[in-house]
Amino acid sequence: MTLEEIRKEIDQIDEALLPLFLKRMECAKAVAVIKKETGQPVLNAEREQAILNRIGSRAGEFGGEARMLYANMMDMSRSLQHSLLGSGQELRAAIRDAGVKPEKAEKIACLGEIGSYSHEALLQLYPHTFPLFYQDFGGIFAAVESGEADLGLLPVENSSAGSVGEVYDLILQYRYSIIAATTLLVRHCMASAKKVDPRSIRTVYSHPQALSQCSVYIEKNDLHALPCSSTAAAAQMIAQRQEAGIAAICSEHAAKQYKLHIVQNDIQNTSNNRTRFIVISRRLYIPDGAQKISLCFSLPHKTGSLYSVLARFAAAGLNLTKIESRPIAERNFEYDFYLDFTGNVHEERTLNLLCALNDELPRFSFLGNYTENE
Ligand SMILES: C=C(O[C@@H]1C=C(C(=O)O)C=C[C@H]1O)C(=O)O
Repeated sequence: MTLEEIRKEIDQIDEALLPLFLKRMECAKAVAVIKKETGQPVLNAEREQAILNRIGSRAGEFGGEARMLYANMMDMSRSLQHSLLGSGQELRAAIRDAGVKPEKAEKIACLGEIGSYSHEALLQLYPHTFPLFYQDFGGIFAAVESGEADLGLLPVENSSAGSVGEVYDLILQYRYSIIAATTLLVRHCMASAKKVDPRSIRTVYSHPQALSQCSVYIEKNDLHALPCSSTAAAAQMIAQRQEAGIAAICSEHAAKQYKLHIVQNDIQNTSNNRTRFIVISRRLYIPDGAQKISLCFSLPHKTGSLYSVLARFAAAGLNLTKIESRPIAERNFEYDFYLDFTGNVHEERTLNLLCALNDELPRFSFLGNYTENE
């Protein structure tokens, strides 16, 4: 057969498959009607397993591929049934009743001290707020839990250092709502107590993360690098000591705050050094024009289980922007997954998908739908 002839045959097969697929989807609709009358759940895992085993064993060398194809069809069939049955009533109600923004956002918990990068991100989002500073991420969640803070701001990832694992663990533990996000361009400068030639600086102090983000400059200038609890703490210490030959690596904001002189600007290794921050709240708020959705769930230890969830995002035309997996402490190598994607929950297809996943996946939580300042 020539290439054209084979392709002609493929076209004929596709034509023949389509009405069967549509007929199968119609059957799924009819099943949904009966399930509604009899109060049965959409998912019948045993029946699906039996279908997959039968198909897999009949498909010979393409057993794996056939299972995949049928598993996909069953995912679509369940998605259809969930939307017909209006699954996830509780989640639908929570989304419908969510406010647009908190009535009270006066006290916001964040990391560090005045002049920290978290403080800068906070000012970017809430210029007229009162920051409450904490020395660790757990303290921020605890402050939101106790009501000491109205909201909490946390760094979640850096363009060069990657995700902040500890923050994702806390997000998964508390499952508070995410109501806003922002990205801060992190630019480090070298700042000293007096206006001096940069070559006179021999020792620099900063947070280890900042020191590593400036490693090229430090090595090139043969500087002695010493760690501090934060970039702002380093700036404060340099201001107090008023000594020659030492400097802090910190933000321009921190240098100004502690009245230091900037001896060298932009000393970070990459010019595109960005950190993403999120804002957490005990209550759900969904601002108008929200374009980012976050959720989490866990998955059974089964071949293709993550693939099957991701396929449903693809089928709904949704674009994933982040996926993170964290081990569940009390289980052996079982994982919680955290997902970010672009979308708005007031879009029917998106809401239907969330409600379907809410019904089907263990430990599922919708975390929020918010705007993200880039
Ligand atoms: C169609 C049904 O609903 C679901 C979808 C299935 C399918 O597409 O074959 C099988 C079992 C259920 O999880 C059903 O219960 O038969």
